[in-house]
Amino acid sequence: MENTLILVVEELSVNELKTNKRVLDNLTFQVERNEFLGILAPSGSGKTTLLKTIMRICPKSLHSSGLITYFPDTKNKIVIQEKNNVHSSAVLSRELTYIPQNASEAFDPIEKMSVQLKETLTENRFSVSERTNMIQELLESMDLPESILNKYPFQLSGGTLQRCAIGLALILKPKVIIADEPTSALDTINRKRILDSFLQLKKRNETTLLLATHDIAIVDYLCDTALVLEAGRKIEHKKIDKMDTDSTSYLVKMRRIKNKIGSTFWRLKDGKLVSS
Ligand SMILES: Nc1ncnc2c1ncn2[C@@H]1O[C@H](COP(=O)(O)OP(=O)(O)OP(=O)(O)O)[C@@H](O)[C@H]1O
Repeated sequence: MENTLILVVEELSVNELKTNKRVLDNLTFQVERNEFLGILAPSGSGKTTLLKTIMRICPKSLHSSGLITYFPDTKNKIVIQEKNNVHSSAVLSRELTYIPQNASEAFDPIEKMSVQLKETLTENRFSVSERTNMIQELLESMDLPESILNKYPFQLSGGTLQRCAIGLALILKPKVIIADEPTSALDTINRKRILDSFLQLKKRNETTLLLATHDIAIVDYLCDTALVLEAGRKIEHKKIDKMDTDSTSYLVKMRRIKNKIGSTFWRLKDGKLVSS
């Protein structure tokens, strides 16, 4: 039988070291090869912490426990966390690409964009001619002018940097893209461009995507499955079905709020989902 699992997370908990506040609470879920998973949660519910933990870039002020395994059923299996131990692995860096919520985190402030893009492509072992073509492809696909290459990150807007980070992730064609609210800094046109680029990627069926957002519309547009979190706990994990009428489903309730008042922000109040 073909191996289809790409990531297994078991009993993952994360606590703030100082206060012992629980940020992620005993999360267990799996992601299949080429699955697009939307991680839906209100602000402050642990989306970024979850993505950073599975990228092994969890801040030192947090302590994680549980099991995180990539490619579990293959000879390339990589256990990045076992109980309380975090393992490092250079191999994994080439398989995963992280798009942070704040794109300035993705770039070195004191290097010009051209240098940084080339460096990343060199680290990923692309030849000189491949690098030139890939940078051209990045600019075209994100509709960015060539002049950005001569600029430092601080000279570019948040939206432009976000498009650079996403464009770079897309041309690297990693096995897994982990994206934290990738379109939140973008205007409507660029948001649509990015979502459509992800859709193109999905059609090629070569990439797995974990995408954190609070917007059910983005998840409905792109994803196969949704994992809903509230205060670090899993409250729903199911396949996307826009025709679903199950009134107990949080996804159904989110769609209703979105259709009624257009709000993408939500929270739980007395166990009920309300807009915020
Ligand atoms: N570096 C850190 N040090 C200590 N606690 C942290 C740190 N980062 C996050 N936390 C804790 O984790 C909680 C969840 O934060 P996180 O950024 O993961 O949520 P989020 O769902 O991504 O929020 P948002 O949608 O606003 O980005 C915070 O309220 C905070 O208590």
